[in-house]
Amino acid sequence: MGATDFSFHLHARDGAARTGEIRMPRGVIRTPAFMPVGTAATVKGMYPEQVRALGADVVLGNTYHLMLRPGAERVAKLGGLHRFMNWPHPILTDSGGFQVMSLANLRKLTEEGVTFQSHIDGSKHMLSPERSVEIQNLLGSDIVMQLDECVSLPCEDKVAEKAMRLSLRWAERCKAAFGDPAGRALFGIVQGGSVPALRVESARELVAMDLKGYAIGGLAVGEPQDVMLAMIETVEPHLPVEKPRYLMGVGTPDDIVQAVCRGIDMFDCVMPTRAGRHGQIFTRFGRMNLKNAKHADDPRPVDEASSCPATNGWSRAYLHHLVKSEEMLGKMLLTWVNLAYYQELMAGLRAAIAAGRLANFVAQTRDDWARGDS
Ligand SMILES: Nc1nc2c(CCNCC3CCCCC3)c3[nH]c(NCCc4ccccc4)nc3cc2c(=O)[nH]1
Repeated sequence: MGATDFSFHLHARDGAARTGEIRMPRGVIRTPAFMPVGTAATVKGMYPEQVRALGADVVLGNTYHLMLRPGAERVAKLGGLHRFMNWPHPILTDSGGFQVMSLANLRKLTEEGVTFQSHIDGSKHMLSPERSVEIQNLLGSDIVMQLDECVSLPCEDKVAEKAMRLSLRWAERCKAAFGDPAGRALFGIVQGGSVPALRVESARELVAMDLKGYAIGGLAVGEPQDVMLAMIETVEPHLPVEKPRYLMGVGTPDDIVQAVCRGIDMFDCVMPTRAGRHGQIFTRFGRMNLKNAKHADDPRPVDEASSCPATNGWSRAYLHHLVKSEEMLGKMLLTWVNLAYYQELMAGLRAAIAAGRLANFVAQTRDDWARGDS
């Protein structure tokens, strides 16, 4: 194990919550971490150095989108995804399976993998565990996700079981194809729907494969928050303490706070970037819809206590005007506001866990959200 190989260091715990850091050759990931989504090799509307300045240590890339356009081999020929998008810090890439099932046309799933037609130009493609790992290697990803099958909820137990077992076989094939390259990590993905016994079996089988980290997948797919939290509580005791846990696709600030309290270390979600483009912002006082006419004459900034220029530097009236006018600056500034708040929330969680005062941080934060912005 070289010094800058992949390593995870726990600094403090508070109940089931943990704070620490993942050390990789391209940088350190402070946990709990929120990972902004960079679907098509860009965090939409943001410069890389802006994303970095907010405190993001890692961003997400996407196998599905990049294999279709501009193509994984082309990105590799151009020096890899870090050079391509000018993000020299760690990148985590999803395996593409989830996006195929939610975006592609004419999908056919077999033991071998999934074949589909591009939602962009209808061209035919195939993703197998081996091809997904190859694409992520070509992109130069630091944290590689196994190819898996994620079922939406609610679903019948036998459907969840079939997908969970296929995902386990695919995890083995990803592990074989990935090898053990220095400084890079392969994460497994726990599946099993909302069936505790399936979730436990999936976790135990993946842990036996001795992977570098474990994601909990198959959640935030339509189930209520209490079901999502119950599944985290079911799985968490079966995951090794000394390896990172990543809850895929989550979520709202409240989802993240609740999941951190249950032992999750890493998150990704399109929410802050997508909502920002639609005029929805997240702040210390809760959510605001800047399309709402009540902001039209409000000279106050979103939050003058924030260090983010977009949050403290323009009036709500101006942001409302930009949103109503569908100006591109509106999408940019509100994305900035949201990513700043998400990183501020993660920094607050890390500090609270380190100080052993997570319970009152959570209580205070939820009070602030509930009180809203008088
Ligand atoms: N492999 C895999 N990925 C999953 C993802 C994608 C995570 N984000 C990747 C990221 C890569 C770059 C492009 C964007 C996606 C999920 N996202 C959600 N919920 C989202 C729920 C949601 C939240 C807000 C808005 C829309 C949907 N559940 C997920 C479960 C899984 C899963 O089991 N396996």
